[in-house]
Amino acid sequence: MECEAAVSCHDVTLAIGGRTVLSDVCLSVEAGSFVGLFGPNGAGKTTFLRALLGLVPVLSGEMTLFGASVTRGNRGVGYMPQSRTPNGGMLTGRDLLASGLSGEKWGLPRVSREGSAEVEAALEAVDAASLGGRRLGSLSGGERQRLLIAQTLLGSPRLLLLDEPLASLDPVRMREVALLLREVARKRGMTVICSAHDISPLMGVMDTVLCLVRGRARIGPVDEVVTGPVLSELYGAQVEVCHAPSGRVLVSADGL
Ligand SMILES: Nc1ncnc2c1ncn2[C@@H]1O[C@H](COP(=O)(O)OP(=O)(O)OP(=O)(O)O)[C@@H](O)[C@H]1O
Repeated sequence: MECEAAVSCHDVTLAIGGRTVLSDVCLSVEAGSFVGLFGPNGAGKTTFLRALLGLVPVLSGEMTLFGASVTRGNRGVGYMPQSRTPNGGMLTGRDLLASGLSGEKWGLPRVSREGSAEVEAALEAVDAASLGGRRLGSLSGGERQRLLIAQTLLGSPRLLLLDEPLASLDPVRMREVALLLREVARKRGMTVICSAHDISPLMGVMDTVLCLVRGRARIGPVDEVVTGPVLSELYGAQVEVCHAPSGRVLVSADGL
């Protein structure tokens, strides 16, 4: 792992619509780590990710990525927004990725030879070469999710920000996509921050947990944060962490 912090926040306060969402957050994300980002609805997970993209201003404090100030349009950062359902029409998976390269929104994108090679490499990275020629409308939710992940890999980012990439997937696909993300991140040496509501599919995938609750942040290794007492305190509700005989860890609570 690199020594430099991928993300560093010193006393960061974020506000949106005139309302403070996060206050005086101090945290450091080690480069090369896989961070699971959790918190109740409205806790500020999307706001935090968008601040890392430079889309939400930092009200006070300092936020840096790999030691540099946050800037908009940073090619070193890949982003998959929440609930992004590609409206495919006649477009194929390959067209979807190509549009990410060229920034085109309508029509068939024109891509250079280098761009095509990058698209193929991204498709192969998520084992989706066979999906590239299929129309988006004919793909399952899990297959589309794979293509969206491939799209975030364009430009070979060092940091991947994924906003609920497992949402709307069945439990088997959730796990499959989570394991795929870990594999791709390891192979490419990327730092990943992945928000989710369900902790269980990310067990064994993430090495760090970042919880945002009531305007505050708590970050730590999985075995320190994913415990019944710590999660119960964070969520203000009874949370159980069960260790199955298979070694799997299941987290359950009302509303979690
Ligand atoms: N554009 C906006 N204008 C005003 N308030 C906003 C705006 N966007 C978000 N908020 C508010 O900021 C708070 C944090 O929202 P955010 O979307 O970051 O939460 P979240 O943790 O991602 O939630 P969820 O788990 O429901 O997706 C919420 O109270 C939300 O209503």
